[in-house]
Amino acid sequence: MISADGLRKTYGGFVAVEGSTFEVDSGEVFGIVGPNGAGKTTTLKMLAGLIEPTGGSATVAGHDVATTEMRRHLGFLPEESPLYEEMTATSYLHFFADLYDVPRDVADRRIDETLTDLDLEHRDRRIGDMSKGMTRKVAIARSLINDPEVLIYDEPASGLDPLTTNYIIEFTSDLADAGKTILFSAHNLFHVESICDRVAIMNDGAIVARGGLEELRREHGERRYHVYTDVEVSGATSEGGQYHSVASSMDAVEAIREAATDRDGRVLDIRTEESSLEEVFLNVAEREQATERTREA
Ligand SMILES: Nc1ncnc2c1ncn2[C@@H]1O[C@H](COP(=O)(O)OP(=O)(O)OP(=O)(O)O)[C@@H](O)[C@H]1O
Repeated sequence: MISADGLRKTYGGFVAVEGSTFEVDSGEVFGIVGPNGAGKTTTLKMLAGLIEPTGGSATVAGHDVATTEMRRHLGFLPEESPLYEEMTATSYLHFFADLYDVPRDVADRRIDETLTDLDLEHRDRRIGDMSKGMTRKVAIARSLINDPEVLIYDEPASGLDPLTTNYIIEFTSDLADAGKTILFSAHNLFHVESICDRVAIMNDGAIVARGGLEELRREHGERRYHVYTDVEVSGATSEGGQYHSVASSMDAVEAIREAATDRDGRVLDIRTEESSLEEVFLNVAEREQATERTREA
């Protein structure tokens, strides 16, 4: 549904995005994460047809991103949403509905349903007098006005209070359940982890790791085993009448089991803990920095 093939953007001699290649399948939620300046916004804007790539190509819903036809299939939410401050939410959304030639009765229904789903109160308040969370909801409603199959959201919930943030993340997740294809960037890795099927990690303009969360964890993360025994073994801590050891491999778990048996004890429970996306991200970032240092040396 979204296809980027060697997308590249340079500003003078500076490479903002270096050969980004990835596909987002129909109905998938794909997250792009990376530190400030990694090239996330530039990538999303190229896909939304707002920045012309220096190289490579991309399609959205089968249409080249440079075409106006592509825009009929896309809802784009920019990182900052400059809205017309003098308009009310309803008049602003009607204005965009007209731009997309949405029939009046369809627009009325869609605006009402979307604002209800987004729990937006004070629809007839001037946008300029709305809170940040409310204007973000209006911007999200705008991205849905043409009922697009594909949504590209740049940091949909950044800078909002925790309650509004959760609301927007859940709303985005519901859009995915309703069959939309979603590509979004985020700083908060917990959000990415909670709703994405696949993730790309960007650093210095390049995608440095990508895949399903399980795949990324396997390749760049660690698995830890929490082993609980009824006798003390070396390195264990006492917890509520049991002894807790942490092992990083099944061999280490086996060694704990043997140590417990040697003391006439046994393993009571084993719990597996996977790396969070944050740990995966930090591992990849550290590896990248180490590679850069080697390159510079
Ligand atoms: N118009 C421009 N002219 C020159 N450099 C630019 C321009 N737009 C972006 N850049 C640079 O390109 C790099 C990538 O920027 P981009 O906004 O895509 O990063 P990002 O990953 O979205 O960062 P953030 O998380 O802070 O939003 C940055 O170094 C930025 O300064």
